[in-house]
Amino acid sequence: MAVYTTLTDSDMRGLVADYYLGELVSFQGISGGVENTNYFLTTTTGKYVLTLFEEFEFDEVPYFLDVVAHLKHKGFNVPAALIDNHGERLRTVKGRPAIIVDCFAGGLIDGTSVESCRLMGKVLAQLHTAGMDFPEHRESHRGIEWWRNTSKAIAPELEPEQAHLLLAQVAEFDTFIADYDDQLPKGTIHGDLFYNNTLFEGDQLSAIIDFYNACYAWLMYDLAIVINDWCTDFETGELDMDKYHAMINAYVHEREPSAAEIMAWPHMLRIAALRFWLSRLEAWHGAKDDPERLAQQHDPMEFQRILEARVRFAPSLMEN
Ligand SMILES: Nc1ncnc2c1ncn2[C@@H]1O[C@H](COP(=O)(O)OP(=O)(O)O)[C@@H](O)[C@H]1O
Ligand SMILES: N[C@@H](CCOP(=O)(O)O)C(=O)O
Repeated sequence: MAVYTTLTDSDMRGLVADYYLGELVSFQGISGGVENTNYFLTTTTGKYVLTLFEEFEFDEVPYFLDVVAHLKHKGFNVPAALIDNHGERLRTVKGRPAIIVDCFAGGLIDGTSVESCRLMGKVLAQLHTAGMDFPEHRESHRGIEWWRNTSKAIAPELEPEQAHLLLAQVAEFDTFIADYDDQLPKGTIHGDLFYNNTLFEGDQLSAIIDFYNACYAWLMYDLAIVINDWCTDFETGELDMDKYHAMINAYVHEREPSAAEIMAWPHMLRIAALRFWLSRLEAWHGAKDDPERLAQQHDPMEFQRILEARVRFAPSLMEN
C-alpha cells in the first residue's frame, strides 16, 4: 500500500492541532495511488486528506497548489490546500512537504462507461479553457528530456523487441517535435487524469484530484492521456470506439481543435502511451529489489499493449 512515510497517533494529533479542524478522531493510510503518501483524517469538524509529497521537494510543490487554487477559483471541485493556523498551506511533516485538503464526497468508479467518457470529454475541454490564463508555466518533470534519458537507461533492461519498440517510438517522437512543436496549442494540463483520479457520486463527477503531474504542455497530449486510460480495453490495449467517439465528440464540442492538432493526433495517442509505459517501467525497475514496493506498482505491460495497439491503429480526431 502506498504509505511511504508513516505517521504515529501523536504525530497526527500534533499536526491536526495546527489547523482549525477540531480534534482528531481517527486516521487511516490510503492504499490507492503510488506516488505520494496519503491518509484519510477524521476530525470533529469533518473528513480530510493529508498528502505527503514523496517525489517533490518543498520548493517544487507551490506550483501544483497554485494550479489547483486557480481551477477552484474557476469553479471546479478540486482539492485546494487548507490553511493552517500559522497562515501556511504547505508545511513539512516527517521531512516531506505536506498539505491537508478536504475529503470529497463520492468514490472511485470501477470502470468507465460511454456516459462517463462523454462527461469527461466535456469537463476536460472546460479544464483546458479555464487553465489558459494561468500565468505559471512549468515544464513537465516527465517531459522530453526525461523520456530521452529514461528510455536510454531502461532499454538495456528490456527484452530486445521491447527495447526496439521503446527506442523507435522515442525516435519517432523526436521527429514529431521537430515538425510540430511550435504549431500545437499549449496550456495548463492535468497530465495524469486517469479515471482513478476522479470521484463520482452516482453518474455525477464530484471531484478531480491528483494534480501533481500538472504542467504547461500540448492540450491534445492531455486529451490523449485521458483517452488512453478511459477508452481502452486494458486486456488488449485496443480502443473501445463507442467510448472514444463519446469523449472526442464532447471535447471538440467545447473546444474546437486546430488543423495542426488534427494532424498531430495519432502521434499524441502514441506519445501519451509511451509516457506511461516508460514511467511504469521506471517505477518497476526502481522497485525490483523490494518485493513489497514492487507489488504496489502499476503493470507496465498494460501500456506496452496500448502503445502497440496505437502503432497498429490510431484513429483520426475528427472522423466521428
Ligand atoms: N481529496 C480527496 N477526497 C477523497 N478521496 C481522496 C482525495 N484525495 C485522495 N483521495 C483518495 O486517495 C487515493 C490516492 O490519491 P492520489 O492523489 O491518486 O495518490 P497519488 O498521489 O499517490 O497518486 C485516491 O484514489 C482517492 O481514493
Ligand atoms: N496514473 C499513472 C501513475 C500515477 O498513478 P496513481 O495511481 O498514483 O494516480 C499510472 O497509472 O501509471
